[in-house]
Amino acid sequence: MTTLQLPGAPSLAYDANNQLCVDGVSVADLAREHGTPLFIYSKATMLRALQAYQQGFAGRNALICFAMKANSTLAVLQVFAQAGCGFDIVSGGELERALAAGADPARIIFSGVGKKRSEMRQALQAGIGCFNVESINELHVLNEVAVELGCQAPISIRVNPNVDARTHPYISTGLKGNKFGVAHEEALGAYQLAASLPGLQVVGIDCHIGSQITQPGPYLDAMQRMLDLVQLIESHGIPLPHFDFGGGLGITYADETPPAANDLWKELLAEMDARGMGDRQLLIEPGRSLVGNAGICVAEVLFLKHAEAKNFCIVDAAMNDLPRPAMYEAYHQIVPVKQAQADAAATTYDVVGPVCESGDWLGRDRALSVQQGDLLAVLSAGAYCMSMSSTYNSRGRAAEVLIADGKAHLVAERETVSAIYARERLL
Ligand SMILES: Cc1ncc(COP(=O)(O)O)c(C=O)c1O
Ligand SMILES: N[C@@H](CCCC[NH3+])C(=O)O
Repeated sequence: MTTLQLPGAPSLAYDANNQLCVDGVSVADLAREHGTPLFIYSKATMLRALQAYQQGFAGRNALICFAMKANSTLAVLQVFAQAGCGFDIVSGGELERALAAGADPARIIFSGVGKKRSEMRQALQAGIGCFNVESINELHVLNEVAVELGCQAPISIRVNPNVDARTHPYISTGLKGNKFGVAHEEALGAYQLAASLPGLQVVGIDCHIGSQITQPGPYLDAMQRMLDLVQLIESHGIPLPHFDFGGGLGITYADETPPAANDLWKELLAEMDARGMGDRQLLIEPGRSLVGNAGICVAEVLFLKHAEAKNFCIVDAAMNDLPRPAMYEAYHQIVPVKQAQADAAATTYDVVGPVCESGDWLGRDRALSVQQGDLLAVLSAGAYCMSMSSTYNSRGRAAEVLIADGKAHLVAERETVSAIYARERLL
């Protein structure tokens, strides 16, 4: 086996026959058995990513709530539930999914700027651990819903610390212009209101500044601003038992070098300790960093097309399966499932899907030595790929396989076209 110097290693490796394997299972064999496009996830890689956080929190009172929007496939949720994680949810649908996967409701936190009354009711009845409230008006509505149900809603307020996460503008959430959270300057007033409402019980404070953050700096800035606020709010007689510091840690797609979770938290916890707040209960909401490098998407090369201005490698996965390049011009490495000979001639291709959009591309200007019928693997496809997939062009969603302890499990069947239109009615 040759371990790749690629995201997803050491689970991803080429065997003696130059065939790509995930935790020792041949990708080509899985593609033959289940067809393409096919997502393949490694449980070992997920647990390794989780362990980095667990090491960082050794001896601390901390709860890791997987931000399930990153990957909400039931079996993936089950892996994290069985490992003791809680979940960060953003809808009633995610709540249902988390519970179906075996989540402990007391370890569920509910974020999001637009919770409906029905979703608040559903979450209160399920007994979730905390609502991360994102506006003053949401405080009032949640209070009403809880009073109607004769209970108190455990809440923390998501504060927008106005810190630049230095990431893609579409996935930055902690700046003044973003729709998320309550402004730092309004936080004290919001907490005073919350503490006065009979249907609410203040249990903590929350912030989340963005996603795919690759440097510690923005986290340290946010931490300092948030700890100042904790002191201010508590000095007004409102205790904040837990401190939820969001998610957002980035992964390697190309050459990014984000800090390891344990290294990052060493710095952040040192800051908390220095301020005398190191023993407060900590919650975090990581998504991408737990699953991003644990998944690949396998596609078959349908056609090679040599046009005047560009060469196109047309594959059977598309923007509906893996929307990140179309949405954010995101980069994902693309490698052949059968490794080419070192001296094989390569051609530069745009790797594109069959969807009728010019934005339907998975990779641009990639040097590949491929033929029609070959398989390619799109790497770092464990986060925000399947969970953001759609059925555009009436393309059924891809099948998903999870490798656990060297064995492949089909954890989601390929979606049939009849299932796509099953909820529709003719006139
Ligand atoms: C409130 C909240 N928590 C957690 C996350 C997870 O972020 P990431 O996947 O970058 O760790 C997000 C997404 O940005 C979010 O909006
Ligand atoms: N969907 C984004 C991340 C969004 C984070 C959620 N607030 C991505 O693929 O990078």
